[in-house]
Amino acid sequence: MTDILFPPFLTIALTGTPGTGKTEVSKKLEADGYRILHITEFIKAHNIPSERDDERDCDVVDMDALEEAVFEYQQTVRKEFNQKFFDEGLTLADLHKSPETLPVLVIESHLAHYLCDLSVVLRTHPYTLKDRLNERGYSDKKVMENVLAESIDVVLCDCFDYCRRVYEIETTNLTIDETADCLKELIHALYDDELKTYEHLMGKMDAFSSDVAAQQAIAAGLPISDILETYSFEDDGAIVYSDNDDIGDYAEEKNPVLVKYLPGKNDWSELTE
Ligand SMILES: Nc1ncnc2c1ncn2[C@@H]1O[C@H](COP(=O)(O)OP(=O)(O)OP(=O)(O)O)[C@@H](O)[C@H]1O
Repeated sequence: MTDILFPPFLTIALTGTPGTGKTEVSKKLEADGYRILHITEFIKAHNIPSERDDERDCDVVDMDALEEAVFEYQQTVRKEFNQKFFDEGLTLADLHKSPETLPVLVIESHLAHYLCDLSVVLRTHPYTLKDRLNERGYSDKKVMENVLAESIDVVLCDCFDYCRRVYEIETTNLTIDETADCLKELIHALYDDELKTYEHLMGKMDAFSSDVAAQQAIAAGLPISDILETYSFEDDGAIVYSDNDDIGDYAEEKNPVLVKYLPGKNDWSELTE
């Protein structure tokens, strides 16, 4: 089995300040058959090293070890899905039929956004959050620390630092069931988006497989998704237009034939002299 035969697999972080409902909401989704990874349980089950921070009354986990273990887990889940896709003869049209046929893993934790590049942040009004955390029996200090973090968007800001795409669900006036429904809708929409990009890339790959200019550009390190137009010239090389501003230097280093800037477009290719 090679990856190319299979649909893209999407990993989504479900994150938020403690008390915003990540655990409860993800359990609803899990009961419906969605693939969920609960990081707190995962850390225990895999003996990921952590140190106690008594002052902040919490455990601080070794993020490098966690990242590595989660990556391996993701690969396993992905392979299991691919096997199912293959064994059951599924097609792209089947993916939304049930949570089991949707190639999505949701990672649930206030650390999840450090592990994925797509995150959904659950938000709760600080007053409501304060009540919930008090009910949990947290110390006043711990309650205030979390309420303050929610008030000044600590998790959201972190998500913008670590993730390519960030979504928020405002849950203050929603029940857990309503939040779960909202999250499901978002997951399916995000997957549709992923699939469209994938189909677009597959189309491009087909078109580029016999395109000498595109092959040169890809060999020089330009991602397929960044290629806009290509022109080949029989003996004289190729012109490749890209909207990627950053790739020029790298490409020039690898293949000097391919780089020249034209006003209005990044033409990082040119005829051989
Ligand atoms: N939308 C909601 N409406 C009412 N109660 C909620 C809602 N979301 C969560 N709760 C309640 O708030 C408490 C905290 O929820 P939960 O444990 O799911 O939060 P969490 O974000 O997973 O916290 P942690 O990060 O500490 O695990 C629970 O008692 C839960 O029942």
